Amino acid sequence: MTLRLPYVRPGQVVGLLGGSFDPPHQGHAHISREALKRFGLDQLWWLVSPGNPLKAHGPAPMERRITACRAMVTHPRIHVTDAEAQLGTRYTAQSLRALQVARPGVRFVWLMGADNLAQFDQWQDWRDIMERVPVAVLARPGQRISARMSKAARVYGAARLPAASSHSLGHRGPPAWCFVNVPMLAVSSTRLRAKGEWPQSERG
Ligand SMILES: Nc1ncnc2c1ncn2[C@@H]1O[C@H](COP(=O)(O)OP(=O)(O)OP(=O)(O)O)[C@@H](O)[C@H]1O
Ligand SMILES: O=C(O)c1ccc[n+]([C@@H]2O[C@H](COP(=O)([O-])O)[C@@H](O)[C@H]2O)c1
Repeated sequence: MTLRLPYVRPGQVVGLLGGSFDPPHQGHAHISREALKRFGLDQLWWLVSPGNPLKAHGPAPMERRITACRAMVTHPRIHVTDAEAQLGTRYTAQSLRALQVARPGVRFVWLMGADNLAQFDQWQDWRDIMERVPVAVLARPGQRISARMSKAARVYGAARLPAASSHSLGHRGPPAWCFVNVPMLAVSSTRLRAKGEWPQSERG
């Protein structure tokens, strides 16, 4: 199967920010810029999810979210991809396996906000994710403590890198993860939907 993916050379470090992006917002743009700086990434891809397996309601149609993401991303090293729709995957562990097969030699790093680390042990094959790629966690308002106390943080406590070493994360062998305290933006898709800034009628 030929995947349409952003161009990347073997050896480069690519951060994957998986998300519903329903809608995309300044918080996504902000953590992406911070992640590029803090984790020494060559590129960062917004991996737009066909639908978070843990969320009860499906998001807006893929095309609409992809278009909104592309309109928001202006950084030359940040790219938007529908790879999971092409692959027919929505579980992160499966997507990572497929991307590693499709782009051998590329160093993928999984990125997420602290809210996702807090419930990471509910994800399918979450230990496989930790053993497969380095994981970068970015602070999110109200979530720092729950993330630090989470099962994933406890189980993989010995694999945690100090924030001062965050630049080397992409070159570490997994398991390796790092939590960075970036300046926080209290914006969320939930809040934007509630304010009517992303009309619900077109949701999937
Ligand atoms: N303001 C933010 N600060 C830190 N991380 C964030 C922020 N907004 C989103 N993220 C992270 O970006 C990724 C994609 O987020 P997502 O598309 O679910 O947006 P969201 O605002 O969390 O949406 P929702 O409110 O619908 O759950 C997740 O890993 C999430 O933790
Ligand atoms: O693989 C899983 O079991 C899993 C469970 C929950 C969330 N995820 C992924 O986590 C990313 C963030 O999801 P969201 O809805 O918080 O933006 C997105 O890529 C989801 O597919 C993945």
